Amino acid sequence: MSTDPTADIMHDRKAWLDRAKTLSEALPFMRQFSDETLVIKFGGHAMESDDLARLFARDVVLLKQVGINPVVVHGGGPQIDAMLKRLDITTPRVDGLRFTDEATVEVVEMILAGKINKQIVSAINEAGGFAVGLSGKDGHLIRARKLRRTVKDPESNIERVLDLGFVGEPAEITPHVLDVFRASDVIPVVAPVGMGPAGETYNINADTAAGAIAAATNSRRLLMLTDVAGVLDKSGNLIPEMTAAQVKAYIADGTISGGMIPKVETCLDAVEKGVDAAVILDGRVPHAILLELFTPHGVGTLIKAG
Ligand SMILES: Nc1ncnc2c1ncn2[C@@H]1O[C@H](COP(=O)(O)OP(=O)(O)O)[C@@H](O)[C@H]1O
Ligand SMILES: CC(=O)N[C@@H](CCC(=O)OP(=O)(O)O)C(=O)O
Repeated sequence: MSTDPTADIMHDRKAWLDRAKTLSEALPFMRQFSDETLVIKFGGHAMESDDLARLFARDVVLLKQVGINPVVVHGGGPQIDAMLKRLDITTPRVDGLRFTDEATVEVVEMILAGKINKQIVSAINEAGGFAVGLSGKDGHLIRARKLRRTVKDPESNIERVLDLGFVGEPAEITPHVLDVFRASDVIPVVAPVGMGPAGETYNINADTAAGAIAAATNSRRLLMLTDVAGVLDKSGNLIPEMTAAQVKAYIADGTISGGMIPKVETCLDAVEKGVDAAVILDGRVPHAILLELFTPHGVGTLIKAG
């Protein structure tokens, strides 16, 4: 506070004017996405800070408030890791996917569809929204099947099918329940667990689930919030944009590895199936979603078809 009240008033006035200008500048972006579905994947790493989870929830409520239709699909890998450790269950990962036996799938469902899903629903509701949590089992949203993944032995060059237990992939998405919410003020929050043909539970990578839902709902954008600035090159610099060919080359030469592999593969698949663009962005940055959607400055790595 200065000792000059007139100077204080002028300073406040300028600050408010700047704020009004920012809002006004966001209008064309808001109009661009008005009535459109946006699938937002909220990764387990990105939600580790309570403050960031609160800001995320606020941003999602804002999207709904301005006439956009956000669908949240969440992960929870680190939170599943923590619970498995407490229970003394060890599960290896292959290319970012967790080997999931019968005991593990039970824990996965409890953490994803129970603990994490309700945490996000509560955060959105506390921010003034009207969130409803569901898993892929609800309303047949995700009918799953066992994931078939082949790997090539680098020495013999022989391909073999990898058995990851109860790791599934979406076989069919029935977006009916999301269509019902679309016409209302409800914000759906989806846990990536699906049901197989015999009623078995499948653990689905959250990126894969988000991509499949984005494609099935004709989502304009797929936003993947994670714990890195985006896809980084070998020197650690952000790659602002990638084509399909570049993605494949980066996986082949090891630039992209681990959990980033299902992420970029999902983005490619989604844009090939009609999603306009997929963006991998830093969920640790406050208001990452608003920056990405409502300003001319994209903040992560954009993946487009072609
Ligand atoms: N080229 C790359 N650029 C950025 N991150 C990468 C890259 N290759 C591998 N990664 C790893 O992928 C991780 C993101 O995937 P993951 O841990 O599954 O995130 P989330 O929990 O958000 O789904 C990063 O934290 C990083 O360790
Ligand atoms: C098959 C598989 O790996 N499923 C994941 C599901 C959660 C997830 O994907 O969480 P993040 O988005 O936080 O990584 C898992 O068990 O960790």
